[in-house]
Amino acid sequence: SGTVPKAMSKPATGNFDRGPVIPTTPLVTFLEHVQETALATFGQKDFDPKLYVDLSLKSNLSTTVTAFHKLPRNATGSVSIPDFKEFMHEYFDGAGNDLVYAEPPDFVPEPDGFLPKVKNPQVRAWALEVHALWKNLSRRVSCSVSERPEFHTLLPLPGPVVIPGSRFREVYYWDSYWVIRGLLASKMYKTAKAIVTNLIYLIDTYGYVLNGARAYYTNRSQPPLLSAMVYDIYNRTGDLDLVKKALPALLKEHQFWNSGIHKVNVQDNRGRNHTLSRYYAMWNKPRPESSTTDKVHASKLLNASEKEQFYRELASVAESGWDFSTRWMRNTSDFTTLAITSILPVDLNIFILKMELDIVSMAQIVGDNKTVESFLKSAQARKEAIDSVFWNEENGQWLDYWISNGTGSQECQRWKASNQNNNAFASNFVPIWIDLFNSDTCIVEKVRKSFQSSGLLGAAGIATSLTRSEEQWDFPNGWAPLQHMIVEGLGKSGSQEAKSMAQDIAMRWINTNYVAYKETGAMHEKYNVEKCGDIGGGGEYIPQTGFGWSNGVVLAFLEEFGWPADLKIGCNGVLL
Ligand SMILES: OC[C@H]1O[C@H](O[C@H]2O[C@H](CO)[C@@H](O)[C@H](O)[C@H]2O)[C@H](O)[C@@H](O)[C@@H]1O
Repeated sequence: SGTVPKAMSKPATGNFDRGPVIPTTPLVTFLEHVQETALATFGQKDFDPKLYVDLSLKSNLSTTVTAFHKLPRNATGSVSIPDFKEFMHEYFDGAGNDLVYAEPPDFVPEPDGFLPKVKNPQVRAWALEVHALWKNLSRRVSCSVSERPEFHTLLPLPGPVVIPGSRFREVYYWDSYWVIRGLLASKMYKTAKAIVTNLIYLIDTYGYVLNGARAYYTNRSQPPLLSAMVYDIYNRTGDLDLVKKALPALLKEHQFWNSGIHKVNVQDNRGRNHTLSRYYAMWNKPRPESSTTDKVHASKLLNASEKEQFYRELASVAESGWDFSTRWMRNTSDFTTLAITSILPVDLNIFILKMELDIVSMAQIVGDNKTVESFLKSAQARKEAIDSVFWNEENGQWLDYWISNGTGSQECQRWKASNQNNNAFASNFVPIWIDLFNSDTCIVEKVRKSFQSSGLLGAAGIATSLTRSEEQWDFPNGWAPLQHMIVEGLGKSGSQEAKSMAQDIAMRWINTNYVAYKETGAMHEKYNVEKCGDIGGGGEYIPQTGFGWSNGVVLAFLEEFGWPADLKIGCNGVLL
């Protein structure tokens, strides 16, 4: 099980309160039953459980439930395929029908000033094709959703949205940051602002940004990057009104991540107390979008309280965006040992530190000195906490920190070096993304060397981890957001070596995206970094195309690094 500290590797026991639960809607619960019957009826081949919880009703719920119960079944719970198909057709509208295609108001086939540094005609032509994908991914919530919300699991949103693509038919929180980075390169400022307006609406309605805009995602958030979205849009457009509108929502979001179950206290070896944050979903049942799968995993556990805790870990891992990875397992070969609620993650705390610093900058812009003062203090405290709890001088990396099983937000853990997770993950390098770290030349040099020898850099980009686990947030998969944060951080630093490394990684990533696009006709959700042009795999659903954040990162890289006229694109062009 890697280097997971022994003291931390006890299974979940005890009967303590494991935290709040946000109830879901009766429609979601019913659709989980439909999902189960669909699996029994159609079998495992090509089965995607999410499809069933994305359906909307044609008649009211009680009529549909009655018809469902009248379906003749055999002993295994299956229905005859024709009967089930007829029932589905009569009572449900297709998944995604309630999110209708919407032409983005600010899309033009070739925007003025588009990617000025891209000189190679072949690369330019491809970049324009990627830019045109925004049209395929643009949607608005159909009026039927606000007219009869109880017929839908899709949540109403005030503005148009950009979806990741394929099975991800709704807006996602952290994906939106890289979608926005791409939209900024595409000069689609209106579309970018509409996404932010929707996320602010979610904070106003629920108190935090949901994982995604679906009724089954209300029990958790996702990596908090709203402040980064707002600040980047402001820096391009100077839109002061957006900052004014976003600030109160960001203060609320900051509170969400710094209170209750998300908050953990750690005392360092000099006796100083620090507060850091963790992922912690408000849910202890199977995730409705993967209910049939979650139940199979949980069947290996013996008692109800173990199962409940396992379900909470599954949903909390989904909150991290890294669903799933050995990063969160006590025993890397046993999926049921997921224990993210016992981990303080480096990247989450970096996102919150960035949120605090962005709030300071934005409060300065609007002249709110009280907020400036208080958030400067919060940022300083979190920076000290990050230095004390995560930084590992010997490794030149920031390492996730294991806390004791079942830690409440009032307790204070004593820091122990042996509780740092020494395994290499791309997230160990995410701090370099923020200016506070990438402006420190000593840190950059240490981190650059450490990254170079980490084994994470493959022919086609940065691997998520070094463990080949069949989980999608592990080796050999590379994900656009991780490439982007590390490349942008290295690129912003004052070190020439770090800048060259950033450019080299960006080129590997662009080449692999390009070749895969030419071979498959699509942009992919994840790629295999071992081999240029290969797409990623593993995980609980088949690889998806579209794809919001991959498009965004390619456009952002091309905007930053450009592409010389005489440089070939393709796998042979990779500098190894
Ligand atoms: O359906 C399973 C899970 O799917 C989502 O996670 C993955 O896709 C998201 C959208 O691109 C992405 O944000 C996340 O990082 C991916 O791992 C969803 O977010 C999960 O909650 C869901 O259980």
